[in-house]
Amino acid sequence: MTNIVEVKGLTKSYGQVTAVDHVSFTIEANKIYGLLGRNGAGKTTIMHMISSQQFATSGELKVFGEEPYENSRVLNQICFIKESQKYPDSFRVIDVIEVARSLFPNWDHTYAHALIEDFRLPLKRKIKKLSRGMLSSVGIVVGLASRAPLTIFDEPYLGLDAVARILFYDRLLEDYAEFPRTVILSTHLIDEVSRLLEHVLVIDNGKLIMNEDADALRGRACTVSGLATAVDSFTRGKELLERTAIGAAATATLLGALSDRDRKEAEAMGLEFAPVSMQQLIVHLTRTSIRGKGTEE
Ligand SMILES: Nc1ncnc2c1ncn2[C@@H]1O[C@H](COP(=O)(O)OP(=O)(O)OP(=O)(O)O)[C@@H](O)[C@H]1O
Repeated sequence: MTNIVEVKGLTKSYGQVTAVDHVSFTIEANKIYGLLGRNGAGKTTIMHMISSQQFATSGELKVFGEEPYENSRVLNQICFIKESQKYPDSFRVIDVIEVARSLFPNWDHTYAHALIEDFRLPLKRKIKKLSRGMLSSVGIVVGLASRAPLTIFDEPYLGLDAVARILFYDRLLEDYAEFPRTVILSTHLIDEVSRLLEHVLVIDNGKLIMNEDADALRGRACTVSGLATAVDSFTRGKELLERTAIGAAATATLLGALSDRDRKEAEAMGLEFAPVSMQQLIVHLTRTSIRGKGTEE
């Protein structure tokens, strides 16, 4: 197994603000990672350090086994797509595509043109005249057609409608199956992308609070609902993320896998289970960690 990115104790401070706080993780080759977290959590700062657009304050960072800063061997292998990408005023869609073609060694020009048709992009139109969603589509076309060994999408779809977003997910999955590479996807639309993700990193207040295989994460929590007395009796001694009650009924969100015995016991008590979506789980966990901090301070 090859590590594409190795981060140890990575920290970035802006004066008094510690945007990234002693974060350590590895990114393996040929996997799709979700880098998730609330606004201001530190995701973009981490991606900027990996792609050498910002210096770390301290800590170790290796990308493709080397220091990334001003290292063309590393940077040639990275494509970074962000929502707020700026282009020269005179650029048309076709100019962006031609520049990208010259930048990325694995660029597939035929595929790029197929994607331009899929996303209905007008090749000759100036970038500054594109709609918000069309501008996002340009980034997505470049990100996919670059076939860069490390492709980073930082909230790539501002303004993209649901049809175009699904097109992006489908094309990414299809192309990744044929040309495996490492993808880091940062987004707030967690449930939409959860089927794509193989591994999840969650950042909260600059700290890494989750580094987990997506399948393991999917089985990590469930909700149990029924009569409040039965719910309370069943959840006693278990790790409870949340409990809500309406009248005599209650729903509890439980962390941790349940055994067959637990399930049988719950069914005998008339309780019902439902899965917790990745988004719900992450919302619960980041809320809990913020509550935790609040009580410490
Ligand atoms: N140039 C800067 N100067 C000062 N503080 C900064 C700077 N860039 C980022 N920050 C701060 O660092 C923290 C992390 O920001 P970052 O952009 O990495 O968050 P994010 O997780 O990408 O957020 P979002 O999901 O909203 O894009 C925030 O508190 C932000 O205000």
